[in-house]
Amino acid sequence: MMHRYENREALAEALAAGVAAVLAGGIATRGGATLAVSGGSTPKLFLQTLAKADIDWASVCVTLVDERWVPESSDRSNTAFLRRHFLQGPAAQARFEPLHEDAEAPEDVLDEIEARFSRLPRPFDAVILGMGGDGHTASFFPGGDRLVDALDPAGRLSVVPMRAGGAGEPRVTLTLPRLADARFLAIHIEGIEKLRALEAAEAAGPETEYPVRAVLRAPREQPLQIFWAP
Ligand SMILES: O=C1O[C@H](COP(=O)(O)O)[C@@H](O)[C@H](O)[C@H]1O
Repeated sequence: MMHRYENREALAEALAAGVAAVLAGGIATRGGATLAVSGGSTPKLFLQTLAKADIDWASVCVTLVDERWVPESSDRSNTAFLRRHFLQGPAAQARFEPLHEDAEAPEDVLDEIEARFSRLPRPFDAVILGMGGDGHTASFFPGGDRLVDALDPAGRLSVVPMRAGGAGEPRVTLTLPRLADARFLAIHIEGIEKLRALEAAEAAGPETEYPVRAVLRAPREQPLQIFWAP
């Protein structure tokens, strides 16, 4: 289902209200809620708005859908982005489950990360994905060295490392099965370029060309929600 907004402020308010309601519902029915969000730059206003929601943040576990394999001191760190724009104010009480650990390469600590994420409640209550103009989402990049494993709908892993020409540094990403069964699953994009890229991804073609296709095509009980503003 496509939601179009006149501007980014209206989108941020609507998406934050929707996610806050989903989290509050999870807390009310299961005593807690889990949220996986994206990094990059698009989600900044949405996350700043959500962080102010009046919910029991101490009962919420927050994580990332993917991470660049850089220290938190790097301006490329999605963790640093989240701490700066989301884990502030009321949302600072949330438990944060990081994808990055202090190691040279993700493979050096992958077993530990996988063990931590396999212990998180499943499915996530809410997953908010971004998308690059190349059709990547999370760190499912075209040409990614572990893209097949990441997109395997029957895959049992929660997390895989990823290297790709368009990714910059090595990445770690949650896998498609771990993301696509979320109770509330949304893609949040902004700008006309990304709308055109989404339209291209909605056409027939291989998932390797536009990996976001794997999300668009994943079978779900609740429809995938797409949030767009110019
Ligand atoms: O590298 C990444 O890019 C995507 C898209 O970022 P955006 O700022 O263009 O929306 C992001 O969703 C992902 O988390 C990030 O690691």
